[in-house]
Amino acid sequence: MPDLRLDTVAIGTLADVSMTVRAGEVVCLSGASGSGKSRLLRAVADLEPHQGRVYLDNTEQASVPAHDWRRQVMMVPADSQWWFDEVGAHFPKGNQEPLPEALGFPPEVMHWTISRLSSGERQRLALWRALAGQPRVLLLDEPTANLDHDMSLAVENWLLSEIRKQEMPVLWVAHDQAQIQRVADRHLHIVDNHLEPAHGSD
Ligand SMILES: Nc1ncnc2c1ncn2[C@@H]1O[C@H](COP(=O)(O)OP(=O)(O)OP(=O)(O)O)[C@@H](O)[C@H]1O
Repeated sequence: MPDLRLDTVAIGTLADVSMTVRAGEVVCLSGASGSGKSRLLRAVADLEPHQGRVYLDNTEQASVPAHDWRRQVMMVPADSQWWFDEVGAHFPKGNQEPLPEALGFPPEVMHWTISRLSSGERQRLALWRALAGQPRVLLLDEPTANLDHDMSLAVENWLLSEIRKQEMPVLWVAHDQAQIQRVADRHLHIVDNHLEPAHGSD
């Protein structure tokens, strides 16, 4: 059961970020637009140079090749990237996992072209692709931003059940207070250049 630990991480204007996210725990991050939420996730995923240290259990990020680290510490950005023409080509070969019902796709979605996908379809498939890679940590950047209310609830529930089942530590960037209340075990808010426990959070 891995723990994710940040030790005095600093990136951009954000300084001194230290925390432990336990296995199966969801820590929500909020803050004004441009306050550095996405960059912090990128630092934890080793996608941007930063100060301080990040550990997965006792393994330090700096001691692992970046591509190995990113496979284990999986960031799902708000705007997902796709490289091939078809959806299925982005999934691990021989992927046996059934398509989660909560995502609302027919089985033939694997043959759909990327160009036809709506932004909400892209977002849901990016989440499914991330989980299909069996990461040990999830970093979610506004994972339901392009979804309507009912689909957001369905995707949240599916994510939470996977997070509990796989016991992944999770950093989840969110703006919607109602969503934060539903999913967060802890809620941290960016104030000036620091992360602080949000008012009303336990
Ligand atoms: N590589 C970079 N070099 C310098 N500044 C950057 C870099 N990437 C992002 N920034 C700046 O850092 C700030 C924080 O960006 P970030 O994307 O983390 O914001 P955010 O809190 O996620 O905002 P939003 O809620 O709008 O998505 C922004 O002012 C952005 O322009």
